[in-house]
This record gives sequence, C-alpha cells and structure tokens, in this order.
Amino acid sequence: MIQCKNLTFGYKKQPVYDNFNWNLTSGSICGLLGPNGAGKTTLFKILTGLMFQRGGEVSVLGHNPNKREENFYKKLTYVAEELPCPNMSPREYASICGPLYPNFSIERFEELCQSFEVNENKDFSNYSAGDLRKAWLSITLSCRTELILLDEPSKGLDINAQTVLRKVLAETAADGSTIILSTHHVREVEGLLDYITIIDRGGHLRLNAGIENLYKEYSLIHSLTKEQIPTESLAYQRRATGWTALLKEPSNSPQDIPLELLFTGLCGKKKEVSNE
Ligand SMILES: Nc1ncnc2c1ncn2[C@@H]1O[C@H](COP(=O)(O)OP(=O)(O)OP(=O)(O)O)[C@@H](O)[C@H]1O
Repeated sequence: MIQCKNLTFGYKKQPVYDNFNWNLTSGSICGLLGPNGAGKTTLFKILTGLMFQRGGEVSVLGHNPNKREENFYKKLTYVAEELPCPNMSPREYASICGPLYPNFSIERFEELCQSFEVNENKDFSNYSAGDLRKAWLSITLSCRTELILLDEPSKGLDINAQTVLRKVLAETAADGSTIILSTHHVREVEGLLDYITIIDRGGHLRLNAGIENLYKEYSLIHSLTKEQIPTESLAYQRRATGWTALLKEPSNSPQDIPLELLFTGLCGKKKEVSNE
C-alpha cells in the first residue's frame, strides 16, 4: 500500500528524513505515532504529493505521488492539521468536490455531520476550531476513498466528539477504507488501531507492526514493587496492583501491550509513564 525506500527530505537547515524506509502492507487503521517534530506532517505531505522528497522512492497505492496523477487523487483524501476555510459552507463544498470521488455519498456526509452534531450549512469561517475539524472530517470520510490520511484528527475535539471520532473511524474502516492517522496523544487511540508505526525525532523508525503481533517482540510483567522493576525494562507504569514493566522480549502467549508504555519505551526521554 505504501513504500518509502531510502526517503531523504529536509527543510532548508533542518534534515527530517535520512534514508527512511517504511512499508505499510496491511492494516485498516494505522497509527502514525511520534513525538512533536518527529516528521509525521512532513511524511503526510510527501505521501500526498504536496512536497517532493530530495532522494529515495515513494509509492502510495501503486502511484508515485510526485506525478500528482488525477487517478491517484481519486483514491486518496487527506485532512491536514491546519485546516482551510473556503468561502462557502461544508454542504456546498461537499456537493461540488464530493462527486470527484467515485464512492462519495452525500447521505454519509449528512450522517457524519449529525453524528458530530455540526451544522453543515454555516460558512466555514464561522466555525470554532473543533467544529471546523468536524466539518472537514465529515466531508473527507464521506468520500470513502481507498486511503484516508488524517493528521492529528482529534486536535481541538471535546471528549464527546473524540468518542464520535473513534466510532466513525471504525465504521469507515469497516466499510473498506484504510486510515492512517497521526498523533502524539497515544491514549486517545488506544484500542482503535490495528497497526502501529512509531517514528522518533530525527525521522527514526522505531516500530512498524500489527497490534496483534506486538506480543511476539514485547512482553509485560505485572504487580511488581518499584525495586523489582528489571533494569533492562523499556518503560514502566504504576497500576492499582503495583508496577507494570515493558520488556523487549517475546511473550509466551498473546498480551495486550499498552500503547503508552510502548511509545514511552521507544521514544520517551524517561522510562516512567506518568498517570496524569
Ligand atoms: N516549513 C518548515 N520549515 C522549516 N522546518 C520545518 C517546516 N515544517 C516543519 N519543520 C521542521 O521539520 C521537523 C518535522 O516537523 P513535522 O511538522 O513534520 O513534525 P510532526 O511530527 O508532525 O510534529 P507535531 O507532532 O508537532 O505536529 C521539525 O523539526 C520542524 O521544526
């Protein structure tokens, strides 16, 4: 679905990717996780053909994004972190641009606006930041493209809207789209993802795996006292029953590895996961 081979990219004085290799072959909701400045937005811009890499090859749905082919853009939609405000309402925008996508459904658009409780007839410029994101998410998800890229989709959403977002993303994936969403708020996507890519600062790929396979490389030990936490553990967290530690060792049987422990273990500056 997506291949980056020796991808190299940098802004003027800021290298971001240096021979970055990434393959995404499966997954219906993939989390692109990484700390601030790791390069998630930059990667989305390269994958969508908005920016060109300096070196290496990128393939998305069998297309070279640099070619910006019409057929490519029928298969892909993208909600950027920074959202535009065209001079019209989301309904007008959806009526004009939606039909460019073969699977667009105006009924689904209306349903999504209802789920998010957003009025689709207001001018874009009159929305609050959260409602603006809900409007763009409703437009984008109703296009039902093969691939949907969402940069920080929960940014500015209140708790209720975050719950709705999780529900509609699961529905969209069940309907056949592959979704890649970026975030550094790992707790918000726990339980939603079936694939996870973690990129650290400097564009280093720390993990690229299906959630169901994590236990083959990582394991947890529970109910420890603080003194019992093994020194080789990657991260640890206080739980009601004592401390839980994450180890880079295969588990004997399937285990649910909490994303926050994994994220801290692979990218954190400290090993302890805060419960705040
Ligand atoms: N237009 C730009 N000009 C120069 N440097 C930039 C520009 N955009 C991003 N950068 C730098 O490139 C690096 C990667 O930025 P990017 O926005 O891709 O990271 P990110 O993982 O999306 O971060 P965040 O989680 O904060 O959104 C950062 O060091 C950032 O400062």
